[in-house]
Amino acid sequence: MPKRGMLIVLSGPSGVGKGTVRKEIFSREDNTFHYSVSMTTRKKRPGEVDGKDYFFVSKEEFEKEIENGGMLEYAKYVDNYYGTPLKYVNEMLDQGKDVFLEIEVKGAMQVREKVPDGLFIFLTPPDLMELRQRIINRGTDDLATIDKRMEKAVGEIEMMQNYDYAVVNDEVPKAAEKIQTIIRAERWRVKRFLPDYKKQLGLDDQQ
Ligand SMILES: Nc1nc2c(ncn2[C@@H]2O[C@H](COP(=O)(O)OP(=O)(O)O)[C@@H](O)[C@H]2O)c(=O)[nH]1
Ligand SMILES: Nc1ncnc2c1ncn2[C@@H]1O[C@H](COP(=O)(O)OP(=O)(O)O)[C@@H](O)[C@H]1O
Repeated sequence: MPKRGMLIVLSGPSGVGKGTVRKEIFSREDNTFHYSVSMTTRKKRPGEVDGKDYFFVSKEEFEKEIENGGMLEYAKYVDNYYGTPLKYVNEMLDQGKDVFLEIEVKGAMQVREKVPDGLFIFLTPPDLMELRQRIINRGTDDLATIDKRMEKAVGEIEMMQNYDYAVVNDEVPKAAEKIQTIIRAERWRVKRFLPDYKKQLGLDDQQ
């Protein structure tokens, strides 16, 4: 098995069901990957737990982390910062553990630059009307925010071409199953073995 862990990035437009599908996957195989808890400046919603759903911080604290080089990626999304703390991700990957990120598309593209051998999966809605309906059903946003999120969603869906796989979130168990299958297959990709083999055989990495 490759020694360094695999970085799995689940991304897609807001409201498509990333959180729901991620929770379904983790309820099926809790010990397989390690979820990277994001940092955000947005307000805590009822039922959310600091350190579990997000690390909730002030704008000043977030900007300090950026300055200190503490973020793997970050994005400003509908007036708030969201980002992935670098330390946890690095520690887990170094220990050979697989890390799972659930982030929006701008952040995912930053990760793509920094970790090109990561696995990038795009969760897409069956159609735009369904996406709007899901955001409305969730009941966490007022109409103005829903409109902002929908405007963004069109641009976000265009980013699909930069991903390795697209998964339609029609039904949660089906989408989770498809993602699990992709991850299982990806573990055996030749490119993940090459660095270790080259080292063992004393081959120059440039070859
Ligand atoms: N770039 C980036 N995006 C994130 C991160 N954490 C969450 N997001 C995304 O930010 C967007 C807004 O998140 P949130 O306010 O929790 O809304 P929700 O995910 O739509 O419920 C969603 O698309 C999240 O997936 C992160 O660490 N980095
Ligand atoms: N396959 C699905 N079919 C119907 N509703 C869904 C599906 N997946 C998620 N939802 C609902 O859509 C809303 C948005 O899901 P959420 O996981 O918060 O999205 P995201 O994390 O991408 O913003 C939630 O109310 C959720 O219950």
